[in-house]
Amino acid sequence: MSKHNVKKLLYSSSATVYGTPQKLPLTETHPTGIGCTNPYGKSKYFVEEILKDLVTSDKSWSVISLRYFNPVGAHESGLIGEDPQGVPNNLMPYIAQVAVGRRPDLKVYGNDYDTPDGTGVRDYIHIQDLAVGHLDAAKKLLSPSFSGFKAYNLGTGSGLSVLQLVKAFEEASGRKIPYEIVGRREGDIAYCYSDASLAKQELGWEAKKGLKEMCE
Ligand SMILES: O=c1ccn([C@@H]2O[C@H](COP(=O)(O)OP(=O)(O)O[C@H]3O[C@H](CO)[C@H](O)[C@H](O)[C@H]3O)[C@@H](O)[C@H]2O)c(=O)[nH]1
Repeated sequence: MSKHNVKKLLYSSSATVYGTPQKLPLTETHPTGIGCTNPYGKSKYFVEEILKDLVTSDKSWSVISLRYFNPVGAHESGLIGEDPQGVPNNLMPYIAQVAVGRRPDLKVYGNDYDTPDGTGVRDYIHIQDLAVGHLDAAKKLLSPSFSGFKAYNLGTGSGLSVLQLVKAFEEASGRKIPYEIVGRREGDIAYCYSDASLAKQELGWEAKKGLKEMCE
């Protein structure tokens, strides 16, 4: 980067930097790094801290960190999407593999959370909305007035439970998604959803695609 005089960075961060939420919805001012429930979230947090130090120590650098909530969905062409090899870790690709018959059923990790139906609630965001968020953030980063470090949430601002997502996928695909309730997965939290108003105010960005498009 230094060879090519690159001093502006758009960083792919994650909502997991917020750890276990102290207050919902999660705003960018929520503490980060406290109670990060898994190594992935910690590594995202550590890199954000390094980048903050970098822009403080060298004013020629500027950084925007995009804190993704739960990216899902595919491009409508069907050419860009998510089809992980092996057993998927994340909910949406697992549901998709059950829908096409590659796996017999979904294991729902716990229905005893303090949420409306007891299953985990997340803020799912369509990958195309996420992509547009990067373009809007890049415009901001390249504007002469921008300096320093700034973080933005990229989410829809609303939460959906595992069972709500299963139902939406069944409706969109016309396929039954058999599931079994099993124990909680270590490191999971009950709720995680964004306040995405800062990105709207400062980047002019907001998520446009709904649940149906996320499942199609
Ligand atoms: O087979 C599964 C997979 C997930 N879940 C549940 O579905 C919800 C969402 O789980 P995901 O794994 O899809 O998403 P997470 O919120 O756990 O993961 C997020 O945090 C991860 C870090 O741990 C990565 O950043 C990941 O990309 C991001 O989506 C959780 O309540 C989880 O318990 C199931 O019930 N069964």
